[in-house]
Amino acid sequence: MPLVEMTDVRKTFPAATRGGQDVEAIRGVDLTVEAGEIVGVVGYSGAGKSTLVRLINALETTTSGSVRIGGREITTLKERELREVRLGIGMIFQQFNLFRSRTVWGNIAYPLEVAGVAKDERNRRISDLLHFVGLADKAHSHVEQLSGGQKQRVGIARALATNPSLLLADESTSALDPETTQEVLALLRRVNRELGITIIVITHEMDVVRSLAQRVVVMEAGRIVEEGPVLQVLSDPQQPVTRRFVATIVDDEPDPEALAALHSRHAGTFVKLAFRGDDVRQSDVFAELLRHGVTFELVYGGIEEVQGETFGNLTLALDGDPDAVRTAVAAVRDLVPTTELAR
Ligand SMILES: Nc1ncnc2c1ncn2[C@@H]1O[C@H](COP(=O)(O)OP(=O)(O)OP(=O)(O)O)[C@@H](O)[C@H]1O
Repeated sequence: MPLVEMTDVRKTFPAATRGGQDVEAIRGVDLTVEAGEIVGVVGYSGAGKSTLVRLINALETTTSGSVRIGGREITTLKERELREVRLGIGMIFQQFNLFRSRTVWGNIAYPLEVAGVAKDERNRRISDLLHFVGLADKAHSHVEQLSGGQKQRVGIARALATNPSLLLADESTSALDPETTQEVLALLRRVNRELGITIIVITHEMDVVRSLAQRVVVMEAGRIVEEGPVLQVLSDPQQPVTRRFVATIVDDEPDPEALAALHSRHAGTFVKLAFRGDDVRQSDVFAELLRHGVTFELVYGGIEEVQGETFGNLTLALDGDPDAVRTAVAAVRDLVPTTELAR
């Protein structure tokens, strides 16, 4: 049974002014999230991402459609029953939303107090959580004394306090610098791996999706326009909006201006090689070129890791006898997707 199952969900906000237009924030979304997954939801501002998560934890009511959490339809529940459902869902925010008047300990204690957890049990739980997020030495610090990354770790500990099975992260790293972002993402990976918690991460940063999610859902104007395993969507994005997101993290090929500049510095044929996964080793590809007496320079692109697999595009300037280059390119084409870049 999926942990989250949304079927033809719509959410319309009434117009702010009389005679104004209603806002169709969500226009018929079907989304299934299996237990244990990390799903990234990307989209530009206004795509409906925040509304989507607020429908999952019932902070907003649906206009129509079905939302099931752990098999339970939540759109028809009473407020008291909804509180129960929400206990199973943790949430973290871009601006952390911590209580400034409380210490780190006090912030994590809050949801446990609300849930009526007895003091001994509460103290044990807080202490475990502080160790898990690496803030045991900050228990009695005030929130203002913490760095952004530390604040988000408190946010994560607080979200985990009631042992949720689902964590919703809404732009949880957007206020952090790149290094701190990586720390928080590493912690979220541990939350998923070690605690088995399902994570839905809302973001406008494709890089967050690349390094955290297994599956990505792309939203535009209130709809899901594309979804699939991260490696697949990065390799072969179908929609223009997805291509724009992918282009922010994957160097595809030099744009015409850069290509012209490169051609003025390098003679010979330019080819773009697409490395996808670990089936083909770069060294085998390069060996093939050398075997034909073709030398090369790497002029553009890069390789990174997605889901533990090699991923990236490399543009090479090939140099050698034209016949040899032609044969070598044909041989390389058998190993990896290869595109010749015209002058
Ligand atoms: N409470 C509300 N009342 C009226 N309109 C709303 C409300 N909440 C969201 N909207 C509108 O719904 C649309 C989707 O907003 P939403 O915040 O879900 O998008 P988003 O993708 O999360 O964007 P952002 O990253 O900017 O938050 C927008 O047009 C927004 O103005």
